[in-house]
Amino acid sequence: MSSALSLANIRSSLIRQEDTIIFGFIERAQFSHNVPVYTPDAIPVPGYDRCGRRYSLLEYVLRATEQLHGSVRRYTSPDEHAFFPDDLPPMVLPPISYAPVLDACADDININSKILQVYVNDILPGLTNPGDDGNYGSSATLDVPCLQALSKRIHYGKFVAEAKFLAKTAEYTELIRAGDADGIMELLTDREVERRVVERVRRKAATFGQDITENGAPAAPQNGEGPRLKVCPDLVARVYEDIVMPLTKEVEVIYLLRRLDGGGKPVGALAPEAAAAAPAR
Ligand SMILES: O=C(O)C(=O)C[C@]1(C(=O)O)C=C[C@@H](O)C=C1
Repeated sequence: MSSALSLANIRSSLIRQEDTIIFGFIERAQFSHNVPVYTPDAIPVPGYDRCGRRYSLLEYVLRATEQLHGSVRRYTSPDEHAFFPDDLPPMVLPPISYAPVLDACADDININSKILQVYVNDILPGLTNPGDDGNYGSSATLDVPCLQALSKRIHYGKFVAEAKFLAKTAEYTELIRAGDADGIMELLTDREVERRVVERVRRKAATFGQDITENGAPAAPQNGEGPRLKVCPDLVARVYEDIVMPLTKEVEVIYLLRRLDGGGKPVGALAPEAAAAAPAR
């Protein structure tokens, strides 16, 4: 339990999750924006009219994916959050009981509707080439891993927040009791770490996005320009700076504001990856 809540171990998991997010972006960027995928009713799915609400093809694919993953208990894990949490299927595997780590308030925190909206409106238009190449199914199925990786990373804020609370319990308790969200935000913010995150993801995107020749060298630049990259490093840096870290901090603040509601007794569960050994960053 103590290693699960070591800030170094949690940060190490966040670093590894960067790779998942960047590779997800690289995969999705192969296809055009394909706006109809995100427009409710633009691509009708027979039999998919749920409670009179209009759904996009992406929502259909996302919900169907969660039906399968939920059946093998993906969403019983404390570091996984469904986009359709009210629609989860019966499980075919028995539930796992996780060691308690988070406060019980964690169970009710899920900002996936906001993550979905931001992904569709603010990330996809910069990530993809404009236009329509007709690859609707491929686009939607590649959006799903991007959304799942972003959701996991952002909700990891719960573990970061618990670690920070345990390290500075008196300071956080005073701010929580005063309902001082701005004060909590200031106390949990580490600007130097944020600067390093942004620079690292920019470099990772520039490295992972290159074509490598059989000699191991990056493919020659075309027309005297720099190497053609599969995803724009500045875009990835901006997504982290303007979206991923602010939303992670939002989760941290929500969690901390509720942290004392149940008397502070930890009854949540363990983030499996956070228990791994971690280099400092
Ligand atoms: O590493 C931390 O201390 C975190 O709280 C995580 C994180 C991030 O999202 O990467 C968020 C807030 C901090 O200012 C720095 C980094």
